Amino acid sequence: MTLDISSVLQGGYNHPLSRQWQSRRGLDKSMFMYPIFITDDPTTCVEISSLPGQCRWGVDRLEGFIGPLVKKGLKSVILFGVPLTCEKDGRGNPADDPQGPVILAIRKLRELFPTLFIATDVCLCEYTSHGHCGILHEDGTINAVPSAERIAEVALAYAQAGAHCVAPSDMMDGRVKAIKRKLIDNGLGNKCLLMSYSAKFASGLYGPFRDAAGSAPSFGDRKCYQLPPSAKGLARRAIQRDTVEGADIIMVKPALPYLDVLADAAQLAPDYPLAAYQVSGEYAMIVAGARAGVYDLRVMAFETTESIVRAGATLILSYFTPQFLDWL
Ligand SMILES: NCc1[nH]cc(CCC(=O)O)c1CC(=O)O
Ligand SMILES: [Zn+2]
Ligand SMILES: [Zn+2]
Repeated sequence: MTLDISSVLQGGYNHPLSRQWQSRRGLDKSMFMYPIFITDDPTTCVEISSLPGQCRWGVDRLEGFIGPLVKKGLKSVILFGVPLTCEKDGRGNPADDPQGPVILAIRKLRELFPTLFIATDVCLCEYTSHGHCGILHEDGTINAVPSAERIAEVALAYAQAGAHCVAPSDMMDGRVKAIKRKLIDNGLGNKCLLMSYSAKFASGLYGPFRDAAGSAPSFGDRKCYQLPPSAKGLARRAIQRDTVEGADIIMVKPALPYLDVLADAAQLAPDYPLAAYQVSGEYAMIVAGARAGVYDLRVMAFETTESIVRAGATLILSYFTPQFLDWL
């Protein structure tokens, strides 16, 4: 048999250069944002068993850890606070403690690496006694207004400490608007980027992160604020709401199981950079499969990341960032 003209596609992508032309956009180092866990013992570096290859870092260890990565082309990081000794309470007061790990790390990184873009995750769950992402009513349900106000307060503290970007992951209604207002009112509206975890789903893939950050809820779950996995409509509404409320970058999280949502975001918010978070469970799954001999780690890291970009991401939060700095 002979193939019809219309059957033959492979001539168009059999060369490395023609494959590049066929890609929506190739991967480059500037697309990677590296998530980093900062703990309150300044001198430690403790491996996180659920996240192979990732550690909890003390502020004094950041120079030795980040310096070589910056030399290899690291452009941005996102910081997560992992306080181990602080007094947690109902409002997450330690979140913006001026001597807390995140604020100290922002100052330190700004000083050490003037060209590094520093984003900070903004949430309360690492700092509340109940482990939920907002402030609760007596009956354990979310109290929306004080939650958004408190989140905005924390975001402002990070911005004032020098963060280039604040990224609320709490999923409280109204928080994007509250943060943007707060930044503008305090003279930081034009200095600090607001990246919203807009379509953040209630996912089983956050398990390793909650281990790493000690942020699992002490009762119940997060299903009343994170989105139901099959709720495409809610995800689209959340994305549109966040653009109206002042987000500068829209994020979808997790990444791989939600590529359709990412593609929707690209169409709903075509004028915004889009971020995707390849979360801890996605990373752990890929590493575990590779260790079990199911596939090659590098092949899978590339394939999943390229898929995320193909779906519409301009920016990827990835635990594979250090490897990609070597691979690209
Ligand atoms: N608000 C907490 C937060 N911020 C980022 C992640 C997940 C990141 C990851 O799994 O890599 C989570 C977990 C959660 O919502 O329970
Ligand atoms: Zn949270
Ligand atoms: Zn968070």
